[in-house]
Amino acid sequence: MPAAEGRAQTLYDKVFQDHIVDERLDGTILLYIDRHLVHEVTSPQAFEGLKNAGRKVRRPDCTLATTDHNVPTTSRKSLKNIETFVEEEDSRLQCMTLEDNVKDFGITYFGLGDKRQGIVHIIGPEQGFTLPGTTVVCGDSHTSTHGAFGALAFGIGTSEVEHVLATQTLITKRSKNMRIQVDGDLASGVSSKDIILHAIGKIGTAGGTGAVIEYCGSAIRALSMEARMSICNMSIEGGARAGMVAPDEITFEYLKNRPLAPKYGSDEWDRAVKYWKSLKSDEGAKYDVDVFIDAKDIAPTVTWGTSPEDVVPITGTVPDPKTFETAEKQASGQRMLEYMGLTAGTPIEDIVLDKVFIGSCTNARIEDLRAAANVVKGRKVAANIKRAMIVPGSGLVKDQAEDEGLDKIFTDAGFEWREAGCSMCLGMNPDILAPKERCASTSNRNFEGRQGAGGRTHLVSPVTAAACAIIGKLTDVRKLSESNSTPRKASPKPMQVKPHVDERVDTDDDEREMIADQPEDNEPHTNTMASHSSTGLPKFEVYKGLAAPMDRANIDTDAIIPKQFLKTIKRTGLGSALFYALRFNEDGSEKPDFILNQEPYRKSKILVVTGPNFGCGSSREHAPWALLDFGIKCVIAPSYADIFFNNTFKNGMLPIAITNKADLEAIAAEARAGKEIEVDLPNQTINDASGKKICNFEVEEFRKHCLVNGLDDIGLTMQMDDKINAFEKKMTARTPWLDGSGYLKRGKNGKLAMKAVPVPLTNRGEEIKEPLEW
Ligand SMILES: CC(C)[C@H](C(=O)O)[C@@H](O)C(=O)O
Ligand code: SF4
Repeated sequence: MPAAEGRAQTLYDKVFQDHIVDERLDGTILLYIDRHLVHEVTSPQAFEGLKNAGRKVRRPDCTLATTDHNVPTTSRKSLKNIETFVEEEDSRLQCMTLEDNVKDFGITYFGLGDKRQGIVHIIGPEQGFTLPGTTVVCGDSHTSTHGAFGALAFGIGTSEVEHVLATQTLITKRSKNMRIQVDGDLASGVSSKDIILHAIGKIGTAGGTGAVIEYCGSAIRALSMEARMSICNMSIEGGARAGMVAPDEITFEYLKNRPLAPKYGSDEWDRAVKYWKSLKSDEGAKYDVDVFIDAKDIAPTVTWGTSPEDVVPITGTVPDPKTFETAEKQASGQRMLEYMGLTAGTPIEDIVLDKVFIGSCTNARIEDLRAAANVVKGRKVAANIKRAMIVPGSGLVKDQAEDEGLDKIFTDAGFEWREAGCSMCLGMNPDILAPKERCASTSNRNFEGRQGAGGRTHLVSPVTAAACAIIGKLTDVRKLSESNSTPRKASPKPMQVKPHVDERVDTDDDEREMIADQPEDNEPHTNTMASHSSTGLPKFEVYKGLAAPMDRANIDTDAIIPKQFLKTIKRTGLGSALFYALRFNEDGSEKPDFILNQEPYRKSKILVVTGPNFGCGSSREHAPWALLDFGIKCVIAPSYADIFFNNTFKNGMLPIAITNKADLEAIAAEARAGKEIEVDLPNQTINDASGKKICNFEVEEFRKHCLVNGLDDIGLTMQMDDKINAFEKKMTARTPWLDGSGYLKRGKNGKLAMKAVPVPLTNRGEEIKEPLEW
């Protein structure tokens, strides 16, 4: 009997338990992954790793790829192929590399010529690829979005992407259970985005660290699936890797007739619904952290600073950092005000904007656009707004909006109507803010430089963004007519996704190509231990070097390495981009005040950070790669964001958490004095330059074992092939609808590029009968 049975379980416990392939005594778990979404930014190095090791993708039928971050959002009318369409060389290379990889590895791919293309976290749910009770991963921190379905969905780094591609599993540990209960009715003008901004303001950006958040309560239950997705999406901004909502009738209604969901009305659908109904926390289940929010306390909410926790009600004023609790918070608050160009005490509604962005995986679904259009209807964008953009989350959202005439409402008002992609959420494509430009944005991160170097972001809901565009300032949407800002309850009309027919692309049935490398239960997989060793990384034992002190909290991975450097397809060469905006001026000259620009710290091998939550935000493994390339193999800080923490180990690096203030101060004092520090991993001590112990440190047994012996996780997992096979067999019997039954890929202009690909066999080796169900 599994350990967790017999006691009241949470939703998270149940889904987690159902996916354990293997559990070690120290709590290290091999977790099976049902769904893997792939995009162009975090996958090239993973595919390269597979190629170098001669490994295959274990479950192409459970893997879905698209391009979203780098793609232009300009009209695709002239689109021939990605090579001629994407102008920036590095973006183009990343997109083309993904196209090569999906062909080489036989993965279903929605390219720019396909209306199903869009932001990964929009297209997964839209297609029914995301299902209740599944484990879903993607090399992207906002994978938490999919938890709205009662899936355990979380972001991973590129090394883990490679691990999942090769083994369909991940090495992980149990998380804590956290519950955010929101009860009551939302006031007019308040949407699910305001709920999550309010909640993050309450718990802080590290509030959910190490935990999976379950959102519950009457206010959550009343929300549509799309509104729930916006909430789960920003779990990562609250420090949690995942957020979940128990599936209910609203969930099932949303999933009916989705192309990749079990066929509605079939026995399989009924079986699936029966299982999905069991996915709720048991009466009396225990949570490690409990947060209660009264819906009536939530106003339309907006951020004022450069961290998503810096929220105020729209009716409020810019806070005065002098009133903040600690000296560190006062200093960072002051820095934020300077960066944001704000003065304490200014009424929020007096803040004048330059741009408005409605888009991103948080708020670019059809209901978001409908709500924004409702506010905009019959009005005009204010004269001072240089640019107001609507970027639908997927080609299908765009089509639906056009069918409903929303595009016309927006363009008549003066908005730009764009094609699907991540766009100005992080500006890896040409959609960016100029320095000092101020933007009301429906995205999820307001970090320094997030939407463009020097750009200033205020996070808001879609209706607030719409109102801001009309007034030209941060605005209380409730002032723009009550009727236009009424909150939406669970949508009675979720967007319908029909079987795919793409008019922009010729299809030729003869050009359909079968994926030949579907794993079958009884066949040995290619990725077996016989062909691979489990050694691969340099060993980490005793490590000594200069340590650079940094007195900052919440250093996010956008700050460690900004987006413009994510366009590489290699793991190396990123050292010169480390802390780019902190280290260099706009003209490329060094900022002399920054620690790594000073002697002797230019040669630092260790980073000592005195503020908590190092590495928060994006899952980019480029952050540890940049540190490593600079020469820093060890970070010492009070606490870390989960994904960053994980990513460092995968690269043979050691992140050490020192929670004792006196110990951390003693280490920082050595660093400030320009002295070397010694990190002894086998003995788990931090010593001064003479070898005298400063303090001990904790490290998980399995991670230590891997570091000290230079072991490569993938090789180790492949040695468990029998267990993975047995697990898959069990899952196929229990949840047969999770075995990918078929995808239809289209060739561009009839070319063989991305061909129709019915997956020929289920994981059980059964033949799929034509015609395909969707
Ligand atoms: C590129 C990717 C690693 C990143 C993430 O993980 O979040 C991006 O989507 C972001 O929003 O910064
Ligand atoms: S947060 Fe922004 S950049 Fe990241 S996946 Fe979502 S839309 Fe794309």
